[in-house]
Amino acid sequence: MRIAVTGRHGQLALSLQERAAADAGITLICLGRPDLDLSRPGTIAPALAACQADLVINAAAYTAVDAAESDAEAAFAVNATGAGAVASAAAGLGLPVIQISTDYVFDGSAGAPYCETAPTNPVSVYGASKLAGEAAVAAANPRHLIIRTAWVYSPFGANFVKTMLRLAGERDTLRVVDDQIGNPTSALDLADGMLAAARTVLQPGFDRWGVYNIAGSGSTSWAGFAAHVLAESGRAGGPSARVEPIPGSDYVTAATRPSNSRLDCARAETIFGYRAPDWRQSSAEVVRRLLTKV
Ligand SMILES: NC(=O)C1=CN([C@@H]2O[C@H](COP(=O)(O)OP(=O)(O)OC[C@H]3O[C@@H](n4cnc5c(N)ncnc54)[C@H](OP(=O)(O)O)[C@@H]3O)[C@@H](O)[C@H]2O)C=CC1
Ligand SMILES: Cc1cn([C@H]2C[C@H](O)[C@@H](COP(=O)(O)OP(=O)(O)O[C@H]3O[C@@H](C)C(=O)[C@@H](O)[C@H]3O)O2)c(=O)[nH]c1=O
Ligand SMILES: [Mg+2]
Repeated sequence: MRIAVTGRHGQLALSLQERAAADAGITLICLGRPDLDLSRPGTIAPALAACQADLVINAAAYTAVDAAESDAEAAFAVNATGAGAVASAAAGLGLPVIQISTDYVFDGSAGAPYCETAPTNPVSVYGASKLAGEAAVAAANPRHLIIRTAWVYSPFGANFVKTMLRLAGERDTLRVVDDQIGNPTSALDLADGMLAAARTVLQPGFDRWGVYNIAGSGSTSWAGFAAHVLAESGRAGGPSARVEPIPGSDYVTAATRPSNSRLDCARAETIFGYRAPDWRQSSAEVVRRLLTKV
């Protein structure tokens, strides 16, 4: 199976590379700027055509949630127009596409985990740009999966786990929001789920295209996530700090985050046979990897 992946140095792209390197049946071709630039749609089809791939994964995105509030044009260029252009180029090559989307397409007012058919209503520019991307991908290529995930962390790139470890090295107490809940997701687990999805869609006769959720099992708040990460770090001899739970109203950010963005992942489990491990286990593994790196 040959998979073309947009993005070379992102958390998901690097996690897919790690997993693919351990699987002789998978060859990944990762494409990035300047050869493939989602904000320059003309670069996309030629770069993908050169890959001779069986499937395309769009792992590139504008992910700076707060910056997007004052940079909507750039966020939409990459996450909406760019994503649609990737899906369209894949369709032109006769290939299915897997687009990654986010829990931030929801407003967070639901009292239960969101399933794939729940009404969307983004409360941030980033969320709106990703929702527009979902629509653009669906319109451009009927053979699409839109995989929504959430709260992604990994040994790679920038993420909440690395931020907490860094801050714990600088302060005794970290004030962290406790009234936003979700599913922390290891990008390595997400990569496993996506490769399971890729194998499934390439089977002859597959026709269950559409939206799926794949996120870590179990849920917590950002404060609960931080407390677990720092406890694991302390146990392993790394930096630790006390976590003071605070309401979101005490932590001012440019973008509004949903108060509940838990995802119900049953559909992916049924169709792709993949269920992510519990977030506590996967985040402990990533913490240990991060500590042995330095
Ligand atoms: N991070 C999270 O918590 C979550 C992420 N998601 C989604 O998951 C997907 C993967 O996210 P993640 O790996 O964390 O993101 P990262 O921010 O780690 O990586 C984003 C990647 O996109 C690339 N990129 C950005 N702009 C362009 C562009 N104009 N042209 C080509 N490449 C570009 C970057 O390239 P370079 O390395 O060269 O800068 C980078 O490789 C995204 O679709 C994101 O929206 C969904 C839910 C949660
Ligand atoms: C650094 C820090 C953050 N926070 C809060 C702010 C916010 O409510 C929450 C998470 O902050 P971050 O900025 O790390 O996370 P954020 O960028 O909102 O993460 C999101 O990224 C995009 C790409 C997604 O798609 C989402 O699923 C989600 O993972 O933690 C604190 O309370 N204390 C702190 O010291
Ligand atoms: Mg391989």
